[in-house]
Amino acid sequence: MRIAVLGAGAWGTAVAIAAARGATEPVRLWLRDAEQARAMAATRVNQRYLPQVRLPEQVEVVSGAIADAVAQADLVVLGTPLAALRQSLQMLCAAGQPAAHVPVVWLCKGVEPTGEAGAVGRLPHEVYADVGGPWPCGVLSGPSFALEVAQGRPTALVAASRDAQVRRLLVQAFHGSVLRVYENDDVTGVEVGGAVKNVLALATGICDGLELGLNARAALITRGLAEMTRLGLALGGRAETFMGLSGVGDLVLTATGGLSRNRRVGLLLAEGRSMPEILASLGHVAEGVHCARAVVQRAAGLGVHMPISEAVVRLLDGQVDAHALVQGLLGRDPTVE
Ligand SMILES: NC(=O)c1ccc[n+]([C@@H]2O[C@H](COP(=O)([O-])OP(=O)(O)OC[C@H]3O[C@@H](n4cnc5c(N)ncnc54)[C@H](O)[C@@H]3O)[C@@H](O)[C@H]2O)c1
Ligand SMILES: O=P(O)(O)OC[C@H](O)CO
Repeated sequence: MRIAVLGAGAWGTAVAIAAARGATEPVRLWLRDAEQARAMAATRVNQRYLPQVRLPEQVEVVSGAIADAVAQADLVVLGTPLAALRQSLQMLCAAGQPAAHVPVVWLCKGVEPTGEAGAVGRLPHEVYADVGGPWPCGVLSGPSFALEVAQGRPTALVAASRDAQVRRLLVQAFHGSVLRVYENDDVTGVEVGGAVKNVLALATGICDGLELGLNARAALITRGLAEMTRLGLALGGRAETFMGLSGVGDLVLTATGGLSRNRRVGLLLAEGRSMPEILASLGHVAEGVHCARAVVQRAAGLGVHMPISEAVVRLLDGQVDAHALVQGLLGRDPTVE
């Protein structure tokens, strides 16, 4: 199978490395920056985003015309953050490549702050529908830090698509001795899990940064899962998806794992650092920062209450500090579980 991964941040690079394990064809990794592509091809390392892991020989680093990068592919993987999803899809449409039968899947986790005609909080598959590409499509998600996947540490992912052939192709491409890929046809549920867990990881980072304790962290994760599920159900997702890899699985990983960028932002916010300072020090995307407001707005439009995410937005908007955020959550009226 010929796989083309577009975008070489930490995750695009790790996914290309994972695809290369046991591959019989080269895996193409496309970068928009020709200079960075030359350096990666020469040094066999993604110095900027994933310096710890060497690229296997099977990974072919390319830049230049996107049409050339995907022309021969049997599977196209969009490795960019959500902010670049719409533009990447539009570029493929304009290029008229890949062929209409070739699956296009994305890796990003989040919702669009403002999309077409001012629509707020579009999920990735809704962005895809807006753009109107001809390809069968899907999403690869689940609890997965790029570094561990690139290092070949055991990981379980979820391949979500309404098209069984897309799910099977993703399993064929990525399932192996260290990577398990589970199928799911609940694209909405999987995407809601991937987006909301980032917002909740900001909250958990704040909680841990303030040293509120392990009980508080467990409470946040559990009640966070409840609000993630409420939004997912309102959007048409299935309850069991939130008990799976892209729900509780990715929430636990991101909210507690030391490699999470979103959690790290929360820890630094608890120290009283400013957002520009935090983002400059991070060097990577933290999707929760970009999508928290849109998650809450979309939920509000559906009459879904998300108190933890709403508190995170108040903090990001500068309305409260970390201590006031916690007091606000603890001071809410008693309710049923
Ligand atoms: N890193 C992980 O462990 C991980 C795991 C699973 C999912 N994800 C998701 O994958 C997506 C990408 O994350 P990442 O870790 O690779 O990010 P990153 O910060 O490591 O890299 C971002 C990449 O996107 C490119 N980029 C940024 N803005 C762009 C734009 N407007 N147009 C084109 N390219 C643009 C950058 O040049 C860079 O190559 C995110 O949605 C993230 O939530 C990440
Ligand atoms: O580092 P984060 O917080 O963007 O999380 C990375 C992955 O999404 C974890 O599954």
